[in-house]
Amino acid sequence: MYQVKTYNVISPVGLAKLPASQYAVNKSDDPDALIIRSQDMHTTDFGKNVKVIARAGAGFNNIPLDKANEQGTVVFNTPGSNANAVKELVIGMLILCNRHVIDAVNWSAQLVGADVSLQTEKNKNHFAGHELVGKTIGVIGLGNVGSRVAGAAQQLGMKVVGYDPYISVEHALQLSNQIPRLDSLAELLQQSDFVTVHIPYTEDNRHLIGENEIAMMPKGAVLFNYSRTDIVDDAAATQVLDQGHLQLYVTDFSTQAAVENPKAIVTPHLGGTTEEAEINGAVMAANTIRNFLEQGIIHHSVNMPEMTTPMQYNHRITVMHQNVPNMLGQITTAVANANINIDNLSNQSRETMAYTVIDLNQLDDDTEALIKNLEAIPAVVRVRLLNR
Ligand SMILES: NC(=O)C1=CN([C@@H]2O[C@H](COP(=O)(O)OP(=O)(O)OC[C@H]3O[C@@H](n4cnc5c(N)ncnc54)[C@H](O)[C@@H]3O)[C@@H](O)[C@H]2O)C=CC1
Ligand SMILES: O=C(O)CCC(=O)C(=O)O
Repeated sequence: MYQVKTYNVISPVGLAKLPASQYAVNKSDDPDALIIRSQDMHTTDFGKNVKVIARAGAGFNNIPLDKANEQGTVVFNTPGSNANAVKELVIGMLILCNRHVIDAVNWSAQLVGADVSLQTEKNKNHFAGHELVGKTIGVIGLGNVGSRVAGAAQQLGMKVVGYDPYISVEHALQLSNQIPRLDSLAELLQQSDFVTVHIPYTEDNRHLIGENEIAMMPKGAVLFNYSRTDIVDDAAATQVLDQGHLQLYVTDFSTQAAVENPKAIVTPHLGGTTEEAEINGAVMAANTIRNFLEQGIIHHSVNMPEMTTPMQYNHRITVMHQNVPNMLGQITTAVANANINIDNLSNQSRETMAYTVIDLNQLDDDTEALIKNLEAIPAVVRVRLLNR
């Protein structure tokens, strides 16, 4: 029986994908697998028995990959599962903000008396807005979310420009050829009435949009951050709001600087919070965990190499190890010393880590000794034996 522990709200539709005959959910404090969303795993203890962490969602900066690599824990995310949800909220906020709808609704809500209709007609022009058609939006990051936002903005009649020096082939092919990909961030910032950021948080992307970058945007521009705290420097963004250089700063992240500034519009990390996205993420996470725990398959990992060959033999030994010389030689020697024939072997690497999978039709009686010998090889971090 595999033990699974969940953090945050994980859709029951996804958890139902884990058969009760093989999986117990939230019944043990020493789980094999975790399903999480925004839980901060840098400050949450997870033991060596945790073989897999599935992040139902896109961003994985809440998970310490160094620790996961050290103890042989594979980390997955669920790319694209909530991208449509974020796109819809960003487009919704774009329209709401450009028409001053939030202020207007709040104003209407405090009206009293028999003449509310008269008061409305007299004052509604305080909330006169603008249309999006013909305005320029710059989309930073053209992955699952950014490419959808770019496409939807284009359909609204906006002029769209993009910036993503690391765009995947898949997303580059999907992007309309009427959306130019600019060579520099500065070019995008200088020509955009609206800028929206859709990139992961990494050390390199910390404060990608800071004081200097905001100064490059035209006066009266609007900045959206539906990516992560600290990709935009909130202190800089809220300061220029006060000075009037930015018209609006719209963010999904409740930093002190943002919530305390009445001109900032803060949604409470709602981008991926729809029933549909929660189901998509939880289903993908559960299927990923099953494929890994039952067959050793690795697909959509953020720290380990891909290995998608299904289990076709009776037994599979999976060895997670550091990506250093002579590992295959040592691993196959240990199997040969046990007098076992290897039917299929695969070895994949990714940065500092590697994954060797050995498929066998027959094992000898002393399998335990073989597993111990493999575990004893320096640079091996985890060995598992899977049976069909
Ligand atoms: N507010 C929310 O609830 C949600 C927030 N997110 C955030 O949005 C981020 C993006 O999500 P996805 O589009 O699904 O990820 P993705 O991995 O599909 O796309 C990210 C894109 O950013 C690009 N990129 C990375 N660094 C860049 C840089 N310095 N300049 C320009 N482009 C850069 C990459 O090449 C990639 O194409 C996530 O990492 C997460 O932090 C994602 C989903 C929900
Ligand atoms: O799980 C959530 O609601 C957060 C979504 C998110 O930020 C992400 O997928 O990166």
